[in-house]
Amino acid sequence: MSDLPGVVVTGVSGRMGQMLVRMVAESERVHLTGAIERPDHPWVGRDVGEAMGGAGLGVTVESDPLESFARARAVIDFTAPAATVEYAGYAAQARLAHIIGTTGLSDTDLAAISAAARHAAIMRAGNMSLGLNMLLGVVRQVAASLDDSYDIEIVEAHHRHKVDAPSGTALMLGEAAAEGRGISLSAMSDRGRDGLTGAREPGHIGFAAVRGGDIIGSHQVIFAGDGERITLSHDASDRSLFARGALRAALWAMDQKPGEYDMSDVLGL
Ligand SMILES: NC(=O)C1=CN([C@@H]2O[C@H](COP(=O)(O)OP(=O)(O)OC[C@H]3O[C@@H](n4cnc5c(N)ncnc54)[C@H](OP(=O)(O)O)[C@@H]3O)[C@@H](O)[C@H]2O)C=CC1
Ligand SMILES: O=C(O)C1=N[C@H](C(=O)O)C[C@H](O)C1
Repeated sequence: MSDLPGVVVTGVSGRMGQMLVRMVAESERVHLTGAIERPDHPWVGRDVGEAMGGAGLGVTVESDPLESFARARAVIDFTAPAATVEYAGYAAQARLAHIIGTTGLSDTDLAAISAAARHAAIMRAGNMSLGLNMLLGVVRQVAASLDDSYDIEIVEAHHRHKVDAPSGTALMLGEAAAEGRGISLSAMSDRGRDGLTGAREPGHIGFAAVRGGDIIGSHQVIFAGDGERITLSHDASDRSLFARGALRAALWAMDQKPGEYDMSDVLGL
């Protein structure tokens, strides 16, 4: 039995789930106490390390989140919107920190997460890398300095398996640009142009998504003016980047009061 704070990982068979299991299990600051998958998943009942094709980690994959959450201080969750909303409810019941990396959440999902945050510290970010979160400040500043004769376009590229668009990161970059400009992103965004679209709406923020191969995550914010173009970009070349950020967030959130937080709170930006 370890004295280190317990961390549960959800969606352990997923790309991020497996990365997180490895990182939490290897950490000298936390202890892997739970591994969650959906009830009908073939990994349930197996040792999570063995299910991942490696050595046993002494943690069995479970399907009952509440039982597992009750033994931990934080849950790290990179799954899908329906699962994340359910886990937020359980985190509120168990009063543990919930680190949400899941993207593609609807306004209804976000309202449910806000309700859960009355009882649990919930840290949510569409991108947990240090570099990207620092870039948000730069985007905000450039958008504030340029008038709307500079068109803002956000281009993101991800692997062929990604199911949501625009990416969570693209939306964070769009929010940062909109804040800088002093506009509402929801009222002023162009998402998905096709056909006879007409000329670009002045002042709008455009989004474009590329999907293919094994691209981990690439984002560009383009400020296109007359005679010049400024491009700010971020490229992820290893998923462990996101897992490291999530683990750092878990350690931070364990000691926070219930409420909603983002990576700028964790990183003190
Ligand atoms: N914030 C960040 O820094 C990052 C965020 N992400 C986001 O994390 C999420 C996961 O990405 P990734 O790991 O690539 O995706 P995967 O599809 O590889 O993994 C998703 C995992 O969630 C499980 N899951 C899906 N739906 C449910 C459900 N309803 N109930 C229980 N479990 C469920 C899946 O199980 P099953 O296989 O049985 O469906 C799987 O284990 C995405 O939203 C992605 O955008 C990714 C990287 C970085
Ligand atoms: O699905 C992914 O893979 C990623 N999702 C996040 C997003 O939607 O921005 C973060 C990262 O780009 C990888």
